[in-house]
Amino acid sequence: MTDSHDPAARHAPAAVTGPAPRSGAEPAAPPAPAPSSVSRRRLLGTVGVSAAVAGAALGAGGAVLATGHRAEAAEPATVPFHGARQAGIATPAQDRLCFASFDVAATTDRAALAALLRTWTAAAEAMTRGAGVPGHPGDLQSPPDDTGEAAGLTPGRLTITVGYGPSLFDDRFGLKGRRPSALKPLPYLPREDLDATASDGDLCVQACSDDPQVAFHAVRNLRRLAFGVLNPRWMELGFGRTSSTSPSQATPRNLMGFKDGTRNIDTTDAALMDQHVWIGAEEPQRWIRGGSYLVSRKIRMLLEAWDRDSLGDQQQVFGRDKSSGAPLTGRAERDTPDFTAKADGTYVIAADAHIRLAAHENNKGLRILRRGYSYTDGIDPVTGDLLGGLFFIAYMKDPGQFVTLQRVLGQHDKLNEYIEHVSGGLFATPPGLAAGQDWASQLFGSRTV
Ligand SMILES: C=CC1=C(C)c2cc3[nH]c(cc4nc(cc5[nH]c(cc1n2)c(C)c5CCC(=O)O)C(CCC(=O)O)=C4C)c(C)c3C=C
Ligand SMILES: [Fe+2]
Repeated sequence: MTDSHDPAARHAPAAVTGPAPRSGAEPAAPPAPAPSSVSRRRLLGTVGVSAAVAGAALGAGGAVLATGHRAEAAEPATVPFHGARQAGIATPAQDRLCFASFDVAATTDRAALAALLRTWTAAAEAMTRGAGVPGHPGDLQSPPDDTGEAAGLTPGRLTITVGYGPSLFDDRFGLKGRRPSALKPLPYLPREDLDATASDGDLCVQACSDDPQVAFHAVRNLRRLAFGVLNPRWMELGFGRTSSTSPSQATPRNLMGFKDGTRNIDTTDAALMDQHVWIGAEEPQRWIRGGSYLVSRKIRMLLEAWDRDSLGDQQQVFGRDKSSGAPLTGRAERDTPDFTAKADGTYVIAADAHIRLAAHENNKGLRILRRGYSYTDGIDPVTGDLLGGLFFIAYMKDPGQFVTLQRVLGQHDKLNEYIEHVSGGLFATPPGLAAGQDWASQLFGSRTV
């Protein structure tokens, strides 16, 4: 498994061909840092020392990396947790998402938050390599260290990415002086009426995996470790990644049936990533350099209206051919759109087409890395309409990039007739951790308690 601080190394073909499924009966895991006694006590104190559950101790059951068998042809089944960048940003997008936002509980102090972040680091590291949450295996007087539903499953390239919201840097935890300079609540943007209860949060966790159960398991276990320390604020499940983030991936389709991600940033292009995605030396807060900003938007698609629209109009909305994904001025998906082309005196790619308004050529070179997923909330119990759309996630070196784009899209996009922004979030995602480092010392710096 690659454990390099060179971001490029994570894209190199890994020697790992795929881990064996998790098993409670497997030999001991490679050593993972145990939760601190403080956090462990807190965990036991808040969960309760009640459930004497018989059976194997999943917490110690580290997956043993198998050789000679390939879980997936194209991608290794594990993504290294450690490295210069947090995994889950430049990582080729997995098929499934579980995203959760949390607020720090009123009774939590700086020490307790730091202890939890140390515990989370150990748990996230273990889960991404296919092991269970570390703890005290075999302790029949305590709840199991791991909830168990991922036992027997391969990690499916699980990545766990953490982010911090603007509110975390208020006066509660002594973090005011460490706030990343661009981490401020986003301004009101055109046409939006966001649900505050399903927006924002002090911390977020983005878990992505090719297996939905593995992604859910990761968030569930982090949430469980946070009992009494953090309160869940909102959660979103995603399927059918709606952006390709690597040329090795076929472009997926969104719920409107269009290929989505064709002109996304190629995450293997280091120069583009430095220019548009990674926070660089311009940021005074050194600890966040090498990280990124995550903007999320739950965007409902008005699918009943969309499904009644003509094919020609649907294609005008995006400026692309629905079948091939080609721009209306081209023949193949990856042809460069010609925004000057006219037919009968009008633009072939309409003046209000989504790709015209969003294109970097028309926004002073501005680009973002999209990493969204489709979502569904079932049906509206009153109207019977389908509830679903795009859980938009984008990474960028400055949230102003999103604001600039959304100001234009919110006012002029032909797509607006068929969508509504439901909720959103902004989080600073720190750089990756070196082996032995943890999220607490990274966030709090040398003053960690
Ligand atoms: C503020 C940023 C963006 C929001 C919000 C957004 C919503 C949104 N997009 C689609 C579907 C497509 N988007 C496409 C391209 C595209 N979209 C954005 C930005 C936002 N989209 C950008 C920067 C681009 C690239 C533009 C370019 O350079 O050409 C496409 C075309 C294919 C592609 O290149 O990915 C589709 C399709 C939906 C459905 C949606 C909200 C529900
Ligand atoms: Fe878009």
